Amino acid sequence: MEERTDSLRIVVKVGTSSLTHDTGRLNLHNMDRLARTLSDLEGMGHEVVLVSSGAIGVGSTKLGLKERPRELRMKQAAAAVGQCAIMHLYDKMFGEYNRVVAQILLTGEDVDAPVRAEHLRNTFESLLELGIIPVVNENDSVSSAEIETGKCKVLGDNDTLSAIVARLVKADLLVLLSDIDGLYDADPHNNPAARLIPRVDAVTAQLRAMAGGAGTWRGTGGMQTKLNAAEVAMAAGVDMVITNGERVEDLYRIVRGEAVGTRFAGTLQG
Ligand SMILES: Nc1ncnc2c1ncn2[C@@H]1O[C@H](COP(=O)(O)OP(=O)(O)O)[C@@H](O)[C@H]1O
Ligand SMILES: N[C@@H](CCC(=O)OP(=O)(O)O)C(=O)O
Repeated sequence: MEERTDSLRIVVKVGTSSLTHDTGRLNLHNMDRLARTLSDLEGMGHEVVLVSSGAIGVGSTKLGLKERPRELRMKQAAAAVGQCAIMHLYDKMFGEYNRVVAQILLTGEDVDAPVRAEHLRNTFESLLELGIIPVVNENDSVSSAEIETGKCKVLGDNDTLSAIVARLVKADLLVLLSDIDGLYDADPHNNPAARLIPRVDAVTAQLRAMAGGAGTWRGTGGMQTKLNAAEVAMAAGVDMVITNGERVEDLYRIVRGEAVGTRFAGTLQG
């Protein structure tokens, strides 16, 4: 495999399960390692966009709710509280590494409407030009179809959102940090003999049959939404890698083109 040394534009998506403990409280260790690694990659000359979930989960915990709310308006209230808490921490943590972050909250319409999408693209370009790390999430407090049903035409989950962002900014690479090492031929939580699939060249019906839903109460889409993301990314010529958020330092190896997790081949490889 050819080693890459040039500067890449990278979109990294981190899920709620990597940002929080099983208790629902923030996983400060993971967040700090993420901030440190992404800051370092930016220092190496790469451009970095972070797509971060966690607003509803973190907000629910901060509000003292016993479980993730079921009612839409409560989810939206929790997201408003959680988003603020998460950004506060990112601002502090990235600040420790001398980096500036910016918040971008999106709904389906924002990327669907050409004029809004153009504004959005310009904003991303300006932020990246300034060396700022944009932190993106769904605008959960104003969108509804997205959180409620996951059936929105454009968005619906942060896996797909991250692929749409990667396509919008013409990224070289999209990395999904999950609570698992990659795509297996069956859900390892139900099948201990499941084997990791290191490389995917096309999302087929056979592959879809291997992908199940979320593994924990904190995750939402599972592998199904990651395959949706892969389809969007691959069609746009963007390589996508699924890897474990517990080993965020693997990002260094991934940008060098090394085999880590599951790589969905876009443009980086022949
Ligand atoms: N074929 C599969 N390979 C790997 N994981 C799978 C598969 N099918 C379902 N899963 C589940 O997907 C989960 C990861 O997705 P999710 O729960 O949404 O977490 P995250 O938001 O951290 O990515 C895994 O913990 C696993 O239980
Ligand atoms: N936008 C929502 C999360 C949506 C989502 O896809 O969550 P996850 O499966 O944890 O990546 C939030 O911030 O809570």
